[in-house]
Amino acid sequence: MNKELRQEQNRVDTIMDIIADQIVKMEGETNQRQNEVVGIRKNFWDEVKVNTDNFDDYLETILSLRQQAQVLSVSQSTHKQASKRLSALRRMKDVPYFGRIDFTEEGNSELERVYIGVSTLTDESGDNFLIYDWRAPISSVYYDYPPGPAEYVTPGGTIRGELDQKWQYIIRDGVIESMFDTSLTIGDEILQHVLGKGTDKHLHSIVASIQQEQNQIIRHDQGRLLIVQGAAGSGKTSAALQRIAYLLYKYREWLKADQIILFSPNAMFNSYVSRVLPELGEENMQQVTFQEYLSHRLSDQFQVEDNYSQLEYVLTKTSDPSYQARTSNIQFKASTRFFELIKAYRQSLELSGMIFKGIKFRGKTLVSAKEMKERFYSSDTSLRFYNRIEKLTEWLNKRIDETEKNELKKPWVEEEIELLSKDDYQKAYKFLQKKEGYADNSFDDYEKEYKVLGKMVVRRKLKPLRKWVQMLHFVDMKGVYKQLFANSTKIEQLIEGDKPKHWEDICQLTFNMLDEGKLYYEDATPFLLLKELIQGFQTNASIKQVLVDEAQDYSPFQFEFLKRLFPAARMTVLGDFNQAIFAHASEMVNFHVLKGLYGPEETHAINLTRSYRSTKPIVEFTKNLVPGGEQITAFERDGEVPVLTQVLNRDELHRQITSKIIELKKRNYNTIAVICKSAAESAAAFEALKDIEGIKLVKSGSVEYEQGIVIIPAYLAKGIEFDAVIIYDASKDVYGEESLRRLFYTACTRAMHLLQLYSMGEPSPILKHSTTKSLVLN
Ligand SMILES: Nc1ncnc2c1ncn2[C@@H]1O[C@H](COP(=O)(O)OP(=O)(O)OP(=O)(O)O)[C@@H](O)[C@H]1O
Repeated sequence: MNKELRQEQNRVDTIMDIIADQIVKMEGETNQRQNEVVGIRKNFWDEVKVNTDNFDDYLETILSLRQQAQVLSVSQSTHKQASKRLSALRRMKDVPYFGRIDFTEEGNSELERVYIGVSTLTDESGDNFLIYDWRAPISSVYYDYPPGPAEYVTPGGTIRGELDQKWQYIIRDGVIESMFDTSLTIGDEILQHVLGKGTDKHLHSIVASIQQEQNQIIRHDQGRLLIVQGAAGSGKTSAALQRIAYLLYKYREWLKADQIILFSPNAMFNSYVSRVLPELGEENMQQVTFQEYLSHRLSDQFQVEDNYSQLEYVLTKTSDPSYQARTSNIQFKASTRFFELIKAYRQSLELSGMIFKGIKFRGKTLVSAKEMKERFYSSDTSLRFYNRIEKLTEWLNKRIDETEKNELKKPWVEEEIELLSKDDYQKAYKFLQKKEGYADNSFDDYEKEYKVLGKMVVRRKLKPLRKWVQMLHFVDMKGVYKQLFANSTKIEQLIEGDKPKHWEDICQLTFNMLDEGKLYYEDATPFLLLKELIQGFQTNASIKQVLVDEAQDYSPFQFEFLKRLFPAARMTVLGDFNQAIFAHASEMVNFHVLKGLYGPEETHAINLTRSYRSTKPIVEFTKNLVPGGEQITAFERDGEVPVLTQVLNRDELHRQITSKIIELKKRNYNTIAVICKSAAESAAAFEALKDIEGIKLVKSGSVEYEQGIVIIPAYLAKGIEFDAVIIYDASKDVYGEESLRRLFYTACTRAMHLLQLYSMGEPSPILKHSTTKSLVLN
């Protein structure tokens, strides 16, 4: 061991002792805090004086309850902080730090050695930093600069200085396994080490080897919208998650994990990324899929098609007579043109065209749809649309009030009173007893009792109706949306230019679905937007940060929607157009469309071109598959050149795949994916290969990211990665269409270490430009 390494090991030993000491102290403190919380909970009611005899006593009770709840909440939060610190210390016990910068601040002659780890460690006094959190302002120098002049921004201003050296450590269980001067590029050795390993089930944090361009994403802090376009495997998802951890650290006083929401492609992906933040000592943010949101908002009215069913249709039903109309429908309804159409349509409704549902009570019309329409269109047109709906609601409520009075005298009320329960009579009796002038023995009292019971009966009967009105169900949303497609000329009144292709068929398709109580996926967001434009927007102002991963799968329409839904949030959008696999993708050939969302001043864009996931030979092969792929560079990691094996028939295909999987298992590949074009192809492949031990079929409803051997449709493999990927059938018959290029690219880029393609018969023309150097034919 050389002198330098010995000195550094001595320091690690000292740090390990300090961490061990602090762990003991913190365990004591956590226990003590926990006992406090348990004690407060146990004696909660002893400390509260409950007395509700009169108003003053009642008030006192409420106050003492509040006070006690506050004591409990303070104690709980102190306990939470102590346990958070304890787990941070425990994590540091394994790896106390991973980096060091030697930095001399301007105007200060002394060089400081700054050690960087996943969390901060100070000495006993709390004044001297032994380890800096990777998110601390000074740590940014580690990720951003080579030796030479460097600076970092603190809340108090910019600090300038000279970076002398940059070091990287691999420490395991308190022992330095290796340390290297990493002055020029961070992490090549660490990257080799991390990326060369086999995957386990989940994505991991990358703090020790964040690259400069990724650091820009993580620490970006200007404007409302950050757009990240990045090649497959360039670390978009990783950077997004580290960014969340960074924001939670920087704004820890006021930003909590539940104020951050990540839109992810599917539930399985949620499980795949669920480890990263806890590894960094932070709580997971909220995670949803756009589909889940749509279902949440629309499932009481419609059966909403999911995005994967839509895609499966596009991929497999090419011979369906409505296929052309359907794909045209998908593209148009996701376009900004349709967005403008919906807005123009809503505007036109200010003058005419609204459709209402009449209100009935006990079989009789209370207010007819026609009356509502007249009332609505007689309201002040200078009012906002939503306020006009509100005025109509008020008027309907008044009509229900009148009905309540009128119905009281009707014979049905008497009949219903007879059917009331003993409890109801008791309630009425108690209510009257509290009232003055009730003696319980005169005819007059009987009258009063009858009135109270009558009111009870009528109110109960009208309650659902009041709720119905309050929920604005009297607006016939389905009818209003349907009207847009009622005749092919409606669209001509609303937008300029040519009608979209197959417009008549699109109208028919939409009409039929709505009649069946169903909604195509492409109709769901437009329908919801129209609904909100009419009934007022449901917004969520508590969310401060929205991150959208796999953003190329969203239409401009959906982004508009997200912007309105989260008015107080900043947005980070991450995607790769080469992986845009949905049929509506052509609208956003790049993210330029998004620049208009918040305006250019509020928008910043970062481009990632270096790919880390796959070995260099795999990247050299995949980059040839897509236009502009020459910009993609590979991280220097060796591996086997991808192989294409042509087979004659399906039996041979299955035999070859089976023996390949057996071979890969022997070579200790943990995760092996047989990637198919669609769910239909996956199901057929599974049927043929199901005898392979441990093989599983991944379907669109799967929520757990499976380890081992899986058969999976390409669109579900999005965002995740496998040690080895087998492309089930890369033939012309399966990937013959140019439109499947991106899906094919997505499938191939899931491979970390090995990529094997099979083709039953002639290979896909997508492979035409692959050189013999990038693809071995076998
Ligand atoms: N700086 C880094 N250090 C270590 N590993 C990294 C780094 N950047 C990326 N990786 C690894 O590269 C792989 C790909 O990263 P990630 O999934 O975040 O990329 P992506 O751009 O979201 O990919 P895709 O668009 O293909 O889904 C992951 O295994 C990740 O851990």
